[in-house]
Amino acid sequence: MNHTSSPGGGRALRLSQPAPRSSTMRLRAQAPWRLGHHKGVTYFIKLGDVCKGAQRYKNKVDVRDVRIPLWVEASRLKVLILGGGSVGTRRAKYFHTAGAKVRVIARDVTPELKSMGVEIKYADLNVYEPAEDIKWADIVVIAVDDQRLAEKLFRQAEALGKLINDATDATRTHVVVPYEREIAGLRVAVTSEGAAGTPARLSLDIIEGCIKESWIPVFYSVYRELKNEAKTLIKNTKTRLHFYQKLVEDEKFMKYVKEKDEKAAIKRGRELLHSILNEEKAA
Ligand SMILES: C[C@@]1(CC(=O)O)C2=NC(=C\c3[nH]c(c(CCC(=O)O)c3CC(=O)O)Cc3[nH]c(c(CC(=O)O)c3CCC(=O)O)/C=C3\N/C(=C\2)[C@@H](CCC(=O)O)[C@]3(C)CC(=O)O)/[C@H]1CCC(=O)O
Ligand SMILES: NC(=O)c1ccc[n+]([C@@H]2O[C@H](COP(=O)([O-])OP(=O)(O)OC[C@H]3O[C@@H](n4cnc5c(N)ncnc54)[C@H](O)[C@@H]3O)[C@@H](O)[C@H]2O)c1
Repeated sequence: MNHTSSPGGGRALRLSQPAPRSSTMRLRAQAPWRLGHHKGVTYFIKLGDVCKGAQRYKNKVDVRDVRIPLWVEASRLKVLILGGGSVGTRRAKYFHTAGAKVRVIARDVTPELKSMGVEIKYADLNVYEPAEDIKWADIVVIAVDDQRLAEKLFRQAEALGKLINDATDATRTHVVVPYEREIAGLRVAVTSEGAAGTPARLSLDIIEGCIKESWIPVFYSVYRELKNEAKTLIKNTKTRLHFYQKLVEDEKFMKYVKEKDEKAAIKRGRELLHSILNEEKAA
């Protein structure tokens, strides 16, 4: 195994350097939705499709691929947090705000955690037996400031088959909470899996600048509009998929998108939509 990362605090630190200019971008018409790595940073959206430079890392495979990004509805989760200090408090806030059921076990908790409205059990984990609490949970967060205790809790939760977010040891953690941000309608999450957290966090500024200056926001807006129209007008799912494929393969359409000419792109998209509808009628 390798390195770790910690959960998406999402502090909005600004870089002093300006966002990359569009001249530094390579515009390509491939689906950007892939997992990628660039110099030790894992991207949930493949930056290589938008920015020059990340390109050569395109096919690199890494042992960190054993951890995969998933978008999970937090309200389905029961989260047990062991430790209620600064890390325990951040995790409690993160999961509780997203609608998860949160239970904390700690000797002491911060005033912020106390006032959050989550379940708290005050106990010494060197004495109290947390097996039943661990069984209750989907995810166990280890956030105690005692290495030996953390190790013991990790082994116990792992033996009970739980997913563990171990804030004390990034190399063994099962679940990483990434740095995350919404950019032009896209949710972007980045992690170094513990190797270099601050570069991972600051990279979001670069990614944001890159996406915002590119044609992705126009593509997003036009595509969303055309997708809505296709859903109303084309009843057959396969035909709709054919339409989406046609859009991205259409040179004229993609040229308008890349020129950020939203009106012309929509018009061209509708032409393609109607040609498919006519083909469907004729068949
Ligand atoms: C986002 C944030 C969320 C949060 O924690 O809530 C986060 N760390 C934050 C703060 C923070 N982290 C650390 C300090 C102490 C001071 C310092 O060292 O600077 C502080 C400051 C503080 O506590 O105030 C040190 C540290 N971090 C980890 C270890 C264990 C290890 O490395 O083994 C150690 C001990 C290292 C050692 O002992 O040397 C591990 C993780 N930390 C991650 C995220 C994940 C990887 C992210 C990535 O790499 O992409 C991962 C894997 C946890 C996971 O998610 O599984 C939060 C945002 C802060 C911000 O905005 O910058
Ligand atoms: N992942 C990260 O981002 C990150 C950041 C900072 C620190 N860390 C790691 O996480 C650990 C916790 O950091 P912190 O800043 O939250 O520490 P902290 O001192 O603020 O909190 C520690 C918590 O553990 C509880 N605890 C300790 N021993 C206990 C016991 N025997 N029984 C019950 N509860 C007990 C304390 O009551 C307290 O609530 C650190 O030791 C460090 O290894 C991780």
